[in-house]
Amino acid sequence: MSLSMPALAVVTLICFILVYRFTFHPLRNYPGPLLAKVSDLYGFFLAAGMNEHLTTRKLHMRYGPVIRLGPSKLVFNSAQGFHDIYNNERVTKSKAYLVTRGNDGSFHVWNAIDKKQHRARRKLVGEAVSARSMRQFEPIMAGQINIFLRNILNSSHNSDLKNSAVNVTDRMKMLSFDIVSRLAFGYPLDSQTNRSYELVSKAISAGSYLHSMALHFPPFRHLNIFLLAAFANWGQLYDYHVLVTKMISSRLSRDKNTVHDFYSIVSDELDTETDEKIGSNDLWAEAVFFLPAGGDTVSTALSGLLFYLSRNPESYQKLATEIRSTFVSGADIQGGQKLSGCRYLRACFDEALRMSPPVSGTVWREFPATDRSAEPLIVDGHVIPRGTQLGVSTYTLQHNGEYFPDPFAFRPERWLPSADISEDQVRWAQDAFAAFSLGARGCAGKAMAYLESSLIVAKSLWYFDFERAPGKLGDVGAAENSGVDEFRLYNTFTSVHDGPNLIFHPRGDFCKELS
Ligand code: HEM
Repeated sequence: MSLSMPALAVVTLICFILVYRFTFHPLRNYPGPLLAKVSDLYGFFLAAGMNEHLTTRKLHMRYGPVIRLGPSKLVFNSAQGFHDIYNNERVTKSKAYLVTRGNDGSFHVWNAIDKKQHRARRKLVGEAVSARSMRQFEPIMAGQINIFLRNILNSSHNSDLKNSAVNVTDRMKMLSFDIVSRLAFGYPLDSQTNRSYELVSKAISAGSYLHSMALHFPPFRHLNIFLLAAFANWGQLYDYHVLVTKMISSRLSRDKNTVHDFYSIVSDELDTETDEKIGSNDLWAEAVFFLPAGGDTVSTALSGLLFYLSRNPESYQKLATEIRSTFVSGADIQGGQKLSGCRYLRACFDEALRMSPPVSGTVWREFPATDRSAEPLIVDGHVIPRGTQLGVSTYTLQHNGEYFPDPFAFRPERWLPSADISEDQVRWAQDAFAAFSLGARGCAGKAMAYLESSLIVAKSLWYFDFERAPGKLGDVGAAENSGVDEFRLYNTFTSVHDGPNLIFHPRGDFCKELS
């Protein structure tokens, strides 16, 4: 059978590209899997398998500190590489993020590539999650946390194991989406009381999974996302869009200042003196992004933390003692000096973020082909060709034994200088802490994440003691066959997970305050 001329031309072109990428490409000498050297399809399969973080770590162990994960992609496994890439004016967000924009070209702070556009969006978002805004928002947050605590109290009254065990992933997702929907839209999602969260959480996970594949293999974007969603039985994506429309119209029907939320904070900024014109549709695109950015991430961090605390009794005791000796009542637990002074609490949270980072894979940056500087770009001693996509795999760096001895051990003490751990050692670890990324494109909501998580954990330990559920129920969430007691994450850019199942016991009469 002979090939037609056009087919022959296509086959010749593909062969030419493959040979070029393998033999002549500027990154040809970097080690990595064969398929990754010639095609981004490698990354696509990696993302589709949801184990990007685990596989990237294995590849680093096999090939060394710098690996080629796509024809034009390099991943580094060092703190120096992390800082050289993410804290660098000449490095931009990867243009692969363009595939995550809406079909109408709409974008938000996370996928704004152009620096001017990004600055304007970041300013808006920054106001909503600033310390001042958080002070006003805290009572709303506290109200949702109280519902969470009351639900736990109800579960603790059940006598049968199945109903008394609390699946922390489920509860944290409901809570974090209820909080962030109030910040984004002033909208009472009330998942904790009517379980509508299942729609939000599943739709966001599905969307995030599709994005993670498209980020690795941009042509995937051309498969219509909704067709794909329908094919994969993710009709929730459609229902989710209906819900978002409802949240927006409900917000617009109320006076701007009735509630402290994103709209009340930034609507005065619309089309004003920012160097980029920002319209009301853009504002809603930002608000919608709050849901995955602030909901999915915090719930993963807290599920991980409670998983590790339930398996490390010494850390649990130390943390419980710190909380119970710092505050005088549940109501006393509020944002401020006392809470931020709970150093062991912060160390526990950072340690959970290290071991099970909510964004566990590589967040891609790019050394633009258009860079005109005469200076070479050096990353951890390597001269980087223009047009290269660069990154650090968060999970891999945070399990690098050079920075974190015994990396699979939950050890909050590694974040606190002491007789055993010097300030230099702590600084060394901090330099390799990548959970929030770094630089101009690092997490905008870090302060909110710390406040929200600190309140939830401190209040939970004030009112309750908790332990791992007995038997198989207590195993849910643990990595299987890995030889380590690790909270299992499935990477979908953010993370999918389950458990841990915990039994909560009310402490004395403290819970009376909750009713
Ligand atoms: C433990 C919780 C959190 C973690 C681990 C986390 C992590 C991250 C990471 C790694 C990025 C960079 C992503 C990339 O470059 O593609 C990011 C960006 C971002 N995060 Fe967070 N995040 C958390 C909580 C929050 C919260 C509560 C908010 C507030 C709503 C938030 C808002 C944002 C925004 C707006 C960006 C985009 C920043 C930009 O591109 O300028 N995050 N986050």
